[in-house]
Amino acid sequence: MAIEPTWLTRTPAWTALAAHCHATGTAHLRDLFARDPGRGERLVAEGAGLYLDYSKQRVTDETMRLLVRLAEERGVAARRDAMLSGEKINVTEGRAVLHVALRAPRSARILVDGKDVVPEVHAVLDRMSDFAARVRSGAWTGFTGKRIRNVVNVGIGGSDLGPVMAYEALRHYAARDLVFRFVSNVDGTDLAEATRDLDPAETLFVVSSKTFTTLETMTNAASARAWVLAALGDERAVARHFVAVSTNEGEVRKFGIDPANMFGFWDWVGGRYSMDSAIGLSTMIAIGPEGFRELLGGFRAMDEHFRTAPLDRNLPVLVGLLGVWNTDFLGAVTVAVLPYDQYLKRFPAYLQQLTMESNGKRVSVAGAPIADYSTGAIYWGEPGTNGQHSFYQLLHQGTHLVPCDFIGFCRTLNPLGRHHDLLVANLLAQGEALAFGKTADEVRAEGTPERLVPHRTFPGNRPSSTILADRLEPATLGALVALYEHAVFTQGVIWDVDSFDQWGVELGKVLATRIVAELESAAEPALAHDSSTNALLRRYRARRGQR
Ligand SMILES: O=P(O)(O)OC[C@H]1O[C@](O)(CO)[C@@H](O)[C@@H]1O
Repeated sequence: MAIEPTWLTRTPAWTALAAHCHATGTAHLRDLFARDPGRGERLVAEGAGLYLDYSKQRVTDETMRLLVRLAEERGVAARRDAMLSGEKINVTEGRAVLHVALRAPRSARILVDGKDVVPEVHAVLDRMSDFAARVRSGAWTGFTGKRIRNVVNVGIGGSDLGPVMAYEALRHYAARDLVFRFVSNVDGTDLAEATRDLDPAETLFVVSSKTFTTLETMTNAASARAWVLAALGDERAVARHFVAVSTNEGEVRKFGIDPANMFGFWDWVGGRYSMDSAIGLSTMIAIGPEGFRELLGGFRAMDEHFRTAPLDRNLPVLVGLLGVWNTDFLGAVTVAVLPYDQYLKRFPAYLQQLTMESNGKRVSVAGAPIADYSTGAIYWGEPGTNGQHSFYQLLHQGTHLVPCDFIGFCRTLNPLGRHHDLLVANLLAQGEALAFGKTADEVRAEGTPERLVPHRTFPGNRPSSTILADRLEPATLGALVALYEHAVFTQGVIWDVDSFDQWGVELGKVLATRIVAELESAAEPALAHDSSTNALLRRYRARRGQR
C-alpha cells in the first residue's frame, strides 16, 4: 500500500513563504539595513544567557511572521510538548525521546510507560559524582595502588563526539593533574598514539557505548584491556582500570567489567543526545561534579526557554526556522559553524552528528518519499580565525550560498594583551563583509585597475547569524548544545522526519562484517561483490603483507 506523502509544500504557510520568497528573494541585505535602521536591534532574541542576532539573515519581519506561522501549522509546540511528556515520538524505534530528563531537577516528574524516570537519572548522577570525586582526589587507585593520572574515553559517534567536544570546550575548568584522551577510530593508530606515552598502572579507561556492541569501540576496548593486562599481568586489574557507560548490562558483564563499575542510561537517550548522560562521565571527571551540574543547569535553562518562550522569540525555534528558510527557499545546501573561540574547536564536528544523523532523512515519519523539498543541511566548520585563511574565500566570493553561524564571547578565559579584541573584531568583520560586501564602484573608488575590479568585488547578501554569550562557562556550553538540539527538533517537525533514528548507518556496518570475513579467511574467498569491490579486496589481500 502506497504511503501518503507529506504535502508540506502545499500547506498554506509553505505556499505563502514560497510566494513571499519569489517576491522578495532578491532583496539585498544592504538595502534591508538601509531602509530599516532598527533592524539590527529588532531581529534578535535572547534566552538562557545566549544572544542571537539574526538580522543578517535574508529575512524581513514578514518572512519571520510566515516562518512562525509554518511552525504553528506544523504543530511544533504540540510536538515539543509530546516530546517533553515522554511520548514515543521516535516512531521507527518505538522510543520516547527524553534527553531533557537528563537535566531535569530532582523535583521533576517525567513518566515513561507510567514510570517516573527522574529518580533514576539522579541516582546515576550521584554515583557518577561519587566516582568522579574519587578519581579526582586520588582515592580511586589503579591495581598496583598508583594514583590514576590518565583517563581515556573509548567510544564513537555520540559516545565520543560529545565527550571530546565538552572536554575541549571546558578545558579551562578541567583538573590540570589529569590527562584526558579520546579513542574512537577502529584504526589501531588512534589507540596506539593515545596510549604511547601512558603508564597502564595510572590509566583508567571509560568504555562508552550505548549498545556495547559497536565494532569500533569493542575492538578498541579489547585492545586496551590487552595493553593493561600485558603490563599488570592480572585479570583482576580490569576492575580497577575499566569502567563502562552503557545501557547494556549483559554485554558489559561479558566484557569483564564489574556492573558495580557501570554507569547506566536508557533507550530514550539517543547517542547524539547523550553527552549530559553517564556518557559525560569523562567530562565530569575533568570538570568535577559541581561543574557538571552547572553544565546541566545551562541545558535546563535552554529547555525551559524552549518550552515557554513564544515561538517568535524562541531561540531554538528561530534557529530551526531560519535553517528551513535557507535550505528550502534560498537553496543553501550547507551551514558553516564558525566558533570564534579556540575551546570550541570540536563543536562543528559535534554538530555534524547532531544535525546530520538527526535530519539527514529522505522519507517522512510515515515512510513516504520526500520528493519536493530538502531536509537537513550539511554542517561543517572550523574555529575562526583559522577558517578565514582557508575556506572563507569561497564564503565571500564563491558561487555557493553558505549561511554561517558565528559564535563568540564577550569575555575571554585567557586575557592576553589585545588577543580577544582582535578575535572579536574578526568575528564582527566577517559577518559585516558577508552581508554587505563591496560594490564595484567602491572598489573603483579605491583606484583599483579596471581589470581587477571584478576580482576585488564582494557581492555580499550572504546570510549569517551571530550567537554571542558573556563567557564560555559550563552552563553556556549546556545552553548552546540544547539550543541546537531543539533547533534540530524544530526542523524535524517541519520536515516531518524522525530526527531520532539513524537507519542510514546500518548498511555499511552489515557489509563491513561480511568483508571482514573475506579479508581474514586463510583460503582465497569466493567473492560475490561488484567488480570494483572484488578487485579492491583482492588487491588488498595480495599486498597487505605479513600480519
Ligand atoms: O554508543 P554506541 O552504541 O557505541 O553507538 C555509537 C554511535 O553509533 C551510532 O549508532 C551510529 O553511528 C550513533 O548513533 C551512535 O552515537
